[in-house]
Amino acid sequence: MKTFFNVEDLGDLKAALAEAQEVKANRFGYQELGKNKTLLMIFFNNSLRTRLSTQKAAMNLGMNVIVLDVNAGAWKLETERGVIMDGDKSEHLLEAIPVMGSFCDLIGVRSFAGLKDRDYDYAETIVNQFVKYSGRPVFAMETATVHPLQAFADLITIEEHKKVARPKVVLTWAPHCRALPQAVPNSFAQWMNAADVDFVVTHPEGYELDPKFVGNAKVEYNQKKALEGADFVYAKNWSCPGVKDPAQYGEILSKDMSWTIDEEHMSWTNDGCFMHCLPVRRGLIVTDDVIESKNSLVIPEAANREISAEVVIKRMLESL
Ligand SMILES: NCCC[C@H](NC(=O)CCC(=O)O)C(=O)O
Ligand SMILES: NC(=O)OP(=O)(O)O
Repeated sequence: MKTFFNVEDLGDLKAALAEAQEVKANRFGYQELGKNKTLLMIFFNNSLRTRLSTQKAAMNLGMNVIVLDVNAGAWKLETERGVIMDGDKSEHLLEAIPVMGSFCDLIGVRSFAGLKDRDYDYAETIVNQFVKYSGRPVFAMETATVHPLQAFADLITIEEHKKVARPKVVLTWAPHCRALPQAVPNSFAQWMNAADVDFVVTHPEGYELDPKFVGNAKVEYNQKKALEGADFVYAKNWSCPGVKDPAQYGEILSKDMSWTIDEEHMSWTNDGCFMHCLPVRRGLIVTDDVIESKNSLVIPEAANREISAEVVIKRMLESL
């Protein structure tokens, strides 16, 4: 595997889930694979889980790991071509990328959406430059439009906790005080469409996800109807994807607190489990009672990030 951005990159999803189970049962079984190999993790944005779980996964595989926080100590990077660099940016990404590539075997990149220019974000302008100029396999640690390590961990978690063969999984928008990217809901939708689940998306009008990700999933604007009988409730805020009106891309269209997941919302479900990628803002996305309940999967879900990362890094090492 040379890149990891979309669910298709894994090939047969059932085989990948079986591999995840095997890796989870024997996470130090492939130490020789990563010996004398180096993973470079590059962060343009903050992280807790991705940083820790991906480093842990690489260490499980016997790798050395270098972490670069671009905004904490590195030269400020120019990302556009054709500019006169007379501002505060000292180095161009087009030199920085091959230099970074020369010190590692694999690269993980976190670079969130700017939420200002839809075409720029949805073209994945930054990470595609890493793919093109680093000379190394590159995987997403949340890019402008996708967060596949999260969605893979979410699917592993659903497989582990489902009580019926084909569970009902509901992705619900919830309110937030800041404009957030669509990477998490995009990938979650893409992965649920590829999995054997009954998948429903619910959000206020205007928050329609890009058709590339939501595909033929059922979209239900009535949150109560959507949640009825749900086995898994996946809450997430996202800003306007600009599908209907590109001028609204990245805007907050609603802060409707009736969408916050509380015990009443969960009472509409089939004793459903609560999921969120974290970090989560209590009181906006979810109440304390729900996130602390026995049906909350947020901690095992985060723990499975180590497993999704280990499968992906293992496959990249195998293809070196
Ligand atoms: N990697 C998981 C989510 C990261 C990001 N959340 C955030 O930026 C939340 C920040 C805050 O709550 O202030 C997002 O939604 O894509
Ligand atoms: N879920 C997730 O990616 O968390 P971090 O942003 O803390 O890495």
